[in-house]
Amino acid sequence: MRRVVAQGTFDLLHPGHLHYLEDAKSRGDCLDVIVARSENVTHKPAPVVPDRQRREMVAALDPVDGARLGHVTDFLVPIREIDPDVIVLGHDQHHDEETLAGLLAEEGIDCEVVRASARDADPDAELLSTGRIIDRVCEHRC
Ligand SMILES: Cc1cc2nc3c(=O)[nH]c(=O)nc-3n(C[C@H](O)[C@H](O)[C@H](O)COP(=O)(O)O)c2cc1C
Ligand SMILES: Nc1ncnc2c1ncn2[C@@H]1O[C@H](COP(=O)(O)OP(=O)(O)OP(=O)(O)O)[C@@H](O)[C@H]1O
Repeated sequence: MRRVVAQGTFDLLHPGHLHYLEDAKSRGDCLDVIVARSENVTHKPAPVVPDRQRREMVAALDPVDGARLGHVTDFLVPIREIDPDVIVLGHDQHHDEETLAGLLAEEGIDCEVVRASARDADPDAELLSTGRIIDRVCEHRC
């Protein structure tokens, strides 16, 4: 049983999220997703959808075997609990593969770190970004 971890904010769900989670699942047999707590989303605007609701929607997606909210302060806690064989970073996530792999090795966690592919959008037909969906809502409804 090869255990895979994916993680992210997953605010307003879209097919780019599904692509990432399907790619992550294809790297192993069992996919656990760590959903970022809103207080830890500091690199972009805070999510609109509450933490528990984001977790529930991610858990309902077909490739996902389990979804949990992340730890408030120590990101290694869920990783130790899940004990994954591989962590799959999203194609545009700001985390650096080598830095994360080095940190895991220092902590004695034997886990590979790989990067997922992107789903390229047809700009006229798809909105594959939570930020772009919010911009579109503001343009059309505000
Ligand atoms: C290995 C790993 C473990 C993480 N664990 C947590 C966690 O325990 N709690 C949490 O709130 N966020 C956790 N995160 C998510 C970060 O908080 C960050 O917000 C997230 O990577 C945002 O991704 P996004 O910009 O793709 O939405 C983790 C990220 C990584 C790469
Ligand atoms: N078009 C896409 N193709 C592949 N993966 C994607 C795509 N969009 C998002 N993801 C992945 O889904 C995960 C969660 O993404 P996140 O919650 O940051 O959504 P987002 O739509 O990229 O948000 P924002 O627009 O606010 O930057 C990340 O790992 C990200 O790389």
